[in-house]
Amino acid sequence: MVIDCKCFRQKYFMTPPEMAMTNDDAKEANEFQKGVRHLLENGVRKLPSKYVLPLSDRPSVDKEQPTVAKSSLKLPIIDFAELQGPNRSQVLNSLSSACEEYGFFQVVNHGIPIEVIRSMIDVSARFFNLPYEERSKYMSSDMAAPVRYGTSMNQNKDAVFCWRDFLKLVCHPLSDVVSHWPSSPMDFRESVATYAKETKYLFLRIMEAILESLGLWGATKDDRTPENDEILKQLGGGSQLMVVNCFPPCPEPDLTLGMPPHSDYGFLTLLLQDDVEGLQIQYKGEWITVEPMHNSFVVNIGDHLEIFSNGRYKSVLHRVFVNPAKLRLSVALLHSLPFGYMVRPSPKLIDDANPRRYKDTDFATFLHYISTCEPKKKNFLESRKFT
Ligand SMILES: O=C(O)CCC(=O)C(=O)O
Ligand SMILES: [Fe+2]
Repeated sequence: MVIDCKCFRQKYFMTPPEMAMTNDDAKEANEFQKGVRHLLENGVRKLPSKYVLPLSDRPSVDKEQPTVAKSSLKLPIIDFAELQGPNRSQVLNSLSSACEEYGFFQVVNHGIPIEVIRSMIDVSARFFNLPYEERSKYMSSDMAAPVRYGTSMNQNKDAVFCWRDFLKLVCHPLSDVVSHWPSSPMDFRESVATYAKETKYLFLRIMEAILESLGLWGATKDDRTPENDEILKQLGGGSQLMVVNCFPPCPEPDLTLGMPPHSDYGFLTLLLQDDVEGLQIQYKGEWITVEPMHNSFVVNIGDHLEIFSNGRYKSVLHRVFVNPAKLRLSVALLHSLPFGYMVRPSPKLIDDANPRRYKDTDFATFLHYISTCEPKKKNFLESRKFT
């Protein structure tokens, strides 16, 4: 659709624009569906009303240094190489405290070659630099599509949009899905598939450590119950969804967010962020910025692991703020059990002192909920709790 940019801008890009949208405007409003990069490519220089959050939901910023969040945090660091060595039990203690207190930690010495990581970021940047016509080939409203390009969180439902474009790629089973992924840039499929395989391996090793820290799994065969062997096996063949996030520079970052507060649905998310800050986690009732750390992964507990651990490990709310100058890229890999599997607290973590806190949760219902509702913070997880 060709739009009259000047007219479009006049209607939607006043600051702060309080204008209500009329039916006549609906056609032009479809432009928002094309994403944030598209708006910028069409010369938009002010924040459209569609992206302006109510006052109470805006990122609070330090008045002295606008757009820089107040407090920042170095997450607990888990040295993956050390986890494999003689100090494993000490690292497991740190891991357990991090999962209980923050629901987040940072993994260093992870063993994934730096070239694999660089290629992932580089090929993502080149994908988002492709002309809109090329990117938009992958737009789809089918939540189960192996590839989906889109914007905001749920562009069919969100009343206020967030300042984010994304590419979602189903990564399991790799051999079935790769041929559906973008064929441009030319090296896209190869770089992403290598990255997905390496990350899956790391995820499984971290999951073993997490199960061990919960007293459910051990270094020798004798310490492993068939139930937990089975969980690891299922996670090995389970879902892996890649979300490549692109947060372009934003003309008025104090009025909007790149991603609103949410928790991730799976067991663990392995997040790669470039060197631009943006991630904030909720800690003791405040939003704290996670400082990017070179060559590391941010790992967070998802809703399914909170349920599986019967509430011992926390799936914590996080959000993304944007900035006026720099484009930010992040790659989140969400891992869980196979679709159709029931998620429930491990029986070993239920006793008189720790009664069962969550109902059985069917994965399909879970995904249906997140695909049909506006992000409502942790309501779904709350609804799975026994009161
Ligand atoms: O970009 C980030 O730092 C966070 C991304 C995220 O939370 C997600 O994709 O679920
Ligand atoms: Fe997330």
